[in-house]
Amino acid sequence: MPSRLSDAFKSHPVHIHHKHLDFNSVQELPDSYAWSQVDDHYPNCHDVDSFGASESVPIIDLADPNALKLIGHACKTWGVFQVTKHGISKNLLDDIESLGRTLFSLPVQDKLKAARSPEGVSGYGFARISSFFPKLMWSEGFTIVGSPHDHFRQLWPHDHSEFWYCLTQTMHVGIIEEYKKEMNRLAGKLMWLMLGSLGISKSDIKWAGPKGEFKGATAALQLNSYPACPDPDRAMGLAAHTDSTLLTILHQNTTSGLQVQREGTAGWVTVPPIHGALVINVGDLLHILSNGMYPSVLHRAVVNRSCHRLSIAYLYGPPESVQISPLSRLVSRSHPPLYRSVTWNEYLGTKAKHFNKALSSVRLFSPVTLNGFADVNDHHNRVKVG
Ligand SMILES: C=C1C[C@]23C[C@H]1CC[C@H]2[C@@]12CCC[C@@](C)(C(=O)O1)[C@H]2[C@@H]3C(=O)O
Ligand SMILES: O=C(O)CCC(=O)C(=O)O
Ligand SMILES: [Fe+2]
Repeated sequence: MPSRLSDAFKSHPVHIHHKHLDFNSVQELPDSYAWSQVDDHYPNCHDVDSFGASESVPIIDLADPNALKLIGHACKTWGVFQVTKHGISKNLLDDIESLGRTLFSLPVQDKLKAARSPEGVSGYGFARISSFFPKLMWSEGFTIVGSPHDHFRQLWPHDHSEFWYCLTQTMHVGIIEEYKKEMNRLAGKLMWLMLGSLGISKSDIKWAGPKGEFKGATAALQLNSYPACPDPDRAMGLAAHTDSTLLTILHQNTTSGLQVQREGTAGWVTVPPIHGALVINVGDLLHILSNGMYPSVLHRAVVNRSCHRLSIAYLYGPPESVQISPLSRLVSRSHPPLYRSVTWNEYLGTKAKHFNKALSSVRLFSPVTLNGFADVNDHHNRVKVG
């Protein structure tokens, strides 16, 4: 088994044989980008928003004395929430957003110099999950694992004076490093709030370290760009998926597009951009750790006709060698462990092979054989009706 995140896909390379489009020069949606209902893995889902959603994704102030309880409830019922007062400075959020903007506005041929290789994790390209769909997504992404130095050297080669070259490189790398550092801190804090509301304390998770700082946690930074689209109703920004993470921290610009599905329902609910707020997703590994108590949220990104949308996802996972399995405190005779143990790398490999069946492929009991004990989410396998 590969042990480094950057090697996670070595055994499951993704070959996407499509030309990269210059989104800005297209007047009409090419057929290869036109989705019909059957191209989606969740074809029967309707748009709840258009029927007037009665409920929306919880917004939680981290400074609220009730934050722990509110987070627990949001994780159980939605698997997603927005946070405010999270301690990430407005400047840093602005900086990472404008870095993303600068990067995506480069000419396609330049961006392709930093193209992700079929077996690699880092670099520019289509979302990895593209290979599971017959149609292409109206988006481009840049994945950064480890230092962005080499990619940036490819993107911004020495064509200016040495001074400017060094200055911009250092600035970009500095912003990414700072963003990752701050996100790592916030992710650790959120882990304890999310797990704390299940009665889990620092002594329950050995790999969190003596101070519970989750030292050695690994993460990927994913910059997503969704250009304005000439035919948004037939296009798909990022197809429905769950993240293969413990948790994901998402910063979206002012253009909406993120939609989630609430546990046990079949409709899409828009997560409205709130200035300065961050979206927190429960990922598949936290679903496993919580022994099925927290659903990993099914989500997708849609596009629109007039606005360019940007999102920056911090995909947070455990240290590479750690085996993730249901926490023993959440396991009992009446609640047997629902999943076998997996490392993050192993799970990413499983996801690369099975996509939305990955979670059920590491499951020990099916909800049917486990009489009287229902798992909170099996949308990974569920056939939707209505
Ligand atoms: C650490 C991760 C998590 C990855 C793979 C790898 C790097 C990029 C992440 C994403 C980001 C975009 C959606 C997704 C579904 C995709 O295609 O690439 C994610 C995937 C996952 O959560 O499974
Ligand atoms: O752009 C978005 O809102 C969603 C991005 C996302 O789901 C991801 O990067 O995993
Ligand atoms: Fe995602």
